[in-house]
Amino acid sequence: MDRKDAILQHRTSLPIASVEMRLVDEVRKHDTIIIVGETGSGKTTQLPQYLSNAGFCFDGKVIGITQPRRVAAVTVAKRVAEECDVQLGQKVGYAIRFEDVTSRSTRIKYMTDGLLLREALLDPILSRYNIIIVDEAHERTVHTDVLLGLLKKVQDTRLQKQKLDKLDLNNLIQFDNGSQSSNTKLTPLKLIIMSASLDAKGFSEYFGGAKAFHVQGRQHPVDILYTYHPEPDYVDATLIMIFQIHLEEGPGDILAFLTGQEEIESVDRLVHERLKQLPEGSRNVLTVPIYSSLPSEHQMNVFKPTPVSFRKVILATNIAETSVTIPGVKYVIDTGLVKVKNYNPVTGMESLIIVPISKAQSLQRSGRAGREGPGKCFRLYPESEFWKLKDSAVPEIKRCNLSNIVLQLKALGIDNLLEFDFMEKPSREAITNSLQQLYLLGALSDDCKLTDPVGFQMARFPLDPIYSKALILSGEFKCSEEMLIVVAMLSVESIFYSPREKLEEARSAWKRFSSSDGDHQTLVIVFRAAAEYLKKIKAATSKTKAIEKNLNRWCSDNFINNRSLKHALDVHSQIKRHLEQIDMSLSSCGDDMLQFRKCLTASFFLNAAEKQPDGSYRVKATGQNVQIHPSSVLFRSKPDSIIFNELVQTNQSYVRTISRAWSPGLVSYYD
Ligand SMILES: Nc1ncnc2c1ncn2[C@@H]1O[C@H](COP(=O)(O)OP(=O)(O)OP(=O)(O)O)[C@@H](O)[C@H]1O
Repeated sequence: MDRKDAILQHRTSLPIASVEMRLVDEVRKHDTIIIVGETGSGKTTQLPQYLSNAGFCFDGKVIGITQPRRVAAVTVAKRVAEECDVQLGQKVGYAIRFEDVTSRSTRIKYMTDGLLLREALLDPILSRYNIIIVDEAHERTVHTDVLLGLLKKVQDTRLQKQKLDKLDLNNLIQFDNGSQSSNTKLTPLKLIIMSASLDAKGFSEYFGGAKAFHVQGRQHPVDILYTYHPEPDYVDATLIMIFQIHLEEGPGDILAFLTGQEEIESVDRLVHERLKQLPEGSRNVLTVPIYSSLPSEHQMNVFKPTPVSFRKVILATNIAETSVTIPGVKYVIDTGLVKVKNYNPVTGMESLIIVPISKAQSLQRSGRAGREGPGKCFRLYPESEFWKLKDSAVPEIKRCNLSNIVLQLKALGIDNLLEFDFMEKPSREAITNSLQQLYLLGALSDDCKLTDPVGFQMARFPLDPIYSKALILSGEFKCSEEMLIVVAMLSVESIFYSPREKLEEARSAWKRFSSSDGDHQTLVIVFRAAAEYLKKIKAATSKTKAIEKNLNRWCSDNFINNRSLKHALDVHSQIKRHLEQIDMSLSSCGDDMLQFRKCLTASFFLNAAEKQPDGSYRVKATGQNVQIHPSSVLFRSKPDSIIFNELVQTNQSYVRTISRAWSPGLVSYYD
């Protein structure tokens, strides 16, 4: 059977295939429907194709499908392009931040929910789309929640406009009989909310009693296995499980869910250490990491076919939890934990914490095992713990800083946020806090309107408002080159890396880069040293492999995390491109580091802290007591006033990525 026939056979065997006509019919009859169907039943890949084939893309209109994560948008689009036998970017395409693989002929467009929100800034009634499918709505990312409210509004506006158009048309018919043109009138916006584990009732109520449709059945069974007792050390339990599967189970790749980059890297190392203890014939294991701050080309490594006679072990965060199909995966290891943002509206601080997943998430995780055939999911917790999990996770909107979202809604003309139709309203405190933060950043005026040009410019930047402001300000302080580097380096996970046993060696290597002014300038020095080195090797060779090998060696000699550095280089060029698009020219402050410090202070003054007599620091905006994290270059010198970028909550409150503040600047902000 050739590839085309195999795909056709696969498509017709999916559970959703038997209800194609009914689904199309339901979409024709209703403006909003909710579809709940098991993982792997074919919702994400098939429904857009059914709707396109049924003629919903008339007049060049597009079916948009949103995903909470970039990797899902990209891989699903690739798969659907293959199923439709078209080149990616033609009939089927995708768009994610900084990457648009669509064209005028695109009719099925996968994208992140955040990207569709940005599109609404330019086209508030989303006129290109006939249908929007909000996929994996159970994840309740802040973007999904805002999008739902916005889409409801767009549906209303389009209905109103359509009524007006009809009136106009009637007038035209009355006054000018033959002049009706076939110009493209707005159609109602069809909205489909989809997931495998959705609180269909809650969504239906929110959409005024929208009809919920259940797709029955799954393609392949997944066996769920639990531990007898809770595991005291889930990292160790994961390692044991990986080896148990490798040595005792049949062929098939393993997907293990962990909580973050550092944990993934340490499991990766430990797997390789333990492999050395196995007989040579059993060492055929390949580990592949995937987490959100990994550069996308490295993320895609998990989708590459496993070499013959090898077993692939994918070490993932929840980034691989929904929508994706990783070929070859037969076994899933679920630690039952996830790292999430947590926001304290009283202190206005956001931090990352590890919490148990929800039932919906565990269902998604096990669903990754039954994509190509029967699978097994090993839950590293007892069944009794599973029943104690929440049905679904707390929506992100309830636990994150809302400044970015508030800024975007303001740019969309939604001024009264307290009256915005959120599915679940964020707390009044969280909204007022973000309004206050945006006001202090100069994005809002006294009467809470977006300022022109600063507020509008900030809304256009695909960055956190505090970083957008820093970049805008850096133009004034003539240090935009340095600030661009800082923003890129702060957008990736830990640049510095050292194995525990080599900590002293690493510290002395880092001294070469360290600046007595603080971590921001240190990051600039590291970035420039790497860029300089890269330039040198590129002048000596054009071979990609040789360049990569040399850069990796440079990173390991200097105890720099090569993946994070490459990601930072990538983000740097992406933001640079964006600055060029908005005609912002770059300038360097050269050796005038005071200029840079002034700019850092002016940009990050919301995160300023003053030294206390006992050597701890008091955050000026909130009064919270914090310590300088030992990883900071200022850990020993402890200057009187600092600005910082990160608050880490362990048994103590630490601040990380710190610079000496330019004190006169701070005084003017707080007096
Ligand atoms: N990239 C891919 N490579 C190979 N097979 C794929 C790929 N994407 C999807 N499939 C196949 O198509 C099936 C249906 O996938 P689809 O994503 O449409 O299901 P779904 O119902 O949306 O599931 P989920 O809720 O888990 O996203 C998968 O189980 C898998 O067999």
